[in-house]
Parts: sequence; structure tokens; C-alpha cells
Amino acid sequence: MENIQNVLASLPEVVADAFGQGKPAGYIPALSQVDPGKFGMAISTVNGDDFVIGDADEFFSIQSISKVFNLSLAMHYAGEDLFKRVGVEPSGTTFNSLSQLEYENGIPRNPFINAGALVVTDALLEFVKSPKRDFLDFVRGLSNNIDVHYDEEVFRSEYDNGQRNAALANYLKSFGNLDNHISRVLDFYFYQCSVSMSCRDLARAFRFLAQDGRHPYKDEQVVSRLQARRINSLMMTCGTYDEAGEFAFKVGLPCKSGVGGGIVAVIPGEMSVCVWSPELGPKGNSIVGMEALKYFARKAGRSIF
Ligand SMILES: NC(=O)CC[C@H](N)C(=O)O
Repeated sequence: MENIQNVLASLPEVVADAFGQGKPAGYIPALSQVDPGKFGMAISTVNGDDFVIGDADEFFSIQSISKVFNLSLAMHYAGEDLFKRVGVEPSGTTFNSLSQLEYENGIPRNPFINAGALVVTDALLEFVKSPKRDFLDFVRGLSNNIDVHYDEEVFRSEYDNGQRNAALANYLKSFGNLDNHISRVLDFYFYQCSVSMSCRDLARAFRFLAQDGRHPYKDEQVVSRLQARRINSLMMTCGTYDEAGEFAFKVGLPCKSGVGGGIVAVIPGEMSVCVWSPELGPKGNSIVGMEALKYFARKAGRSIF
């Protein structure tokens, strides 16, 4: 493989034309204020090496990337039972779609659309004593960075504009697929989305998925080997919503995106990669981020296919 740092160094030029085609998320006002020209990328290898470029050490809102942490914790505690309440099929709909829930009787298609993440959040609440603290500690441990924090302004902004998520939660509750009070589930869900991390933090934190579930900094399993494989498979088929086919086609790696403009990709057995650039395409995924991953995967000769 061509030297990783060289591939990274060539990226800003490669992705230059992709800027200006999308917009930062507008429906969460705090996110629309982020500088659209930001670009960073980080790689964390299973040997413990980091490679970074651009704004890779700047904090940004992880948004739906948090759904992987949420799912990992819930799978760790609840095991197989979780999948009685949430499916493992791609949805082919937007991440915050309501319509499927009605004809599929309140069982969300997968854990990475908002409805699915709300169910997983509800399940996780059964196992954690101090949900917010435990979640933040978990993510800080995975990234080995105590400075990882939650952003109060983003949280407020989400809460004040969270009518669609509230509708999803109410709908799930009406089908009996939420045990906890709706406001408790939403509060914890918005908290998870409001965590701020850098590309370097996220690349490090996702390394457990590149190394069979082993914690990147502790001598323990985050999830079992089989669970790590399953999480990767869900990222591949559902991690970028109704653009998952396009990602499989063009990038060929398990990916998880967030409307903060971050995308994390996993190369099992080798490394995890995080790219960040806030301008989103119509499906809610970073346009520049996708271009960067496409180039990286091709140049580095990596794909799971
Ligand atoms: N795709 C995303 O990143 C969506 C997360 C966002 N907090 C929401 O619930 O709408």
C-alpha cells in the first residue's frame, strides 16, 4: 500500500471540487453555523498508529455516528434479545422517516435509522445506572480522550427542533416498543447525538470494530467477535441510510455517517478511518467525506469485496 500519510496528503487537492455542492445540516440550527469549508481526516491502525490531515483534531458534533456506540453498548448488555425489537434490513428511506413504522407495526428496520436508535436507546436505559455519564465515559475510554464532551448548545438546538424524533418516539410507544417514558428516551438520545469529538478521537474509538471487538486501550472486549462482525455488517448495509448502496458501490467499506458531517469507515483487521466535512448531500451524508473515502479506499486498495 502506498504510504498512508502520502495518500492523506494528496486528499485536499483531490476533494477540492466537491466543496460547495451541499449544505451543513439546516434542521438543527446549531449545526448550520459550522464553517462549511472544514475538512479533516484521521486513521487509526490496529498497531496503534495515527495518521491525520487538515482539521482532524477539531471537535464536531458526532450526531448519528453515536448510534454505533449506542448499539454496541446495548448489544453488549442485551445480546440477541435486542433484535426482537429492531430489524437488520436497510430501510431505503430517509433516516428520520415515519412511514415504514406504520405498516411494519412499530419495529424499525434497523438500529441506524432514528426510529431504530430510539428503540436501542430505550433498551440501553434498562442496563445503565447513570445513562449520560456512562455513555460519555464509554466514548471517552474508547477514544482515550478525557476532553470528549457533550455540547449543550447542540443538545438544546436538537431538543427545540426535535418534533420529528418526538413523533417517532410517540409512534413507537403506541406500538408498545418503548418501555421508558418518551421524554426520558428522547433526552438520552439527543444527548448521544450532541457529543463532540474529533476525527482522531472517532478513528481511535472505532478501532474495536477493526480488531474483532477488542477495546483499543484496555485489555477487554467491547463486544464479542461475532457482535463486532454484525455491527460492521449493519454499517455496510444501513450506516449511510438510503445511500448505503452507493457507499458500498463507491467506497466498499462499512461506514457510519452523521449530519454533523462526519463519516467513520472500518477496514476489518487493519484500521478505522474518520473523515469530517460539514456540507451534506440530500441523503444527509457529507459529500466531501464520501469523495475522500472513495479516493482513499481506491488508492489504498482496500475494500471488503
Ligand atoms: N443522521 C443524523 O445524524 C441524525 C441525527 C439527528 N440528531 C437527528 O436525530 O435527527
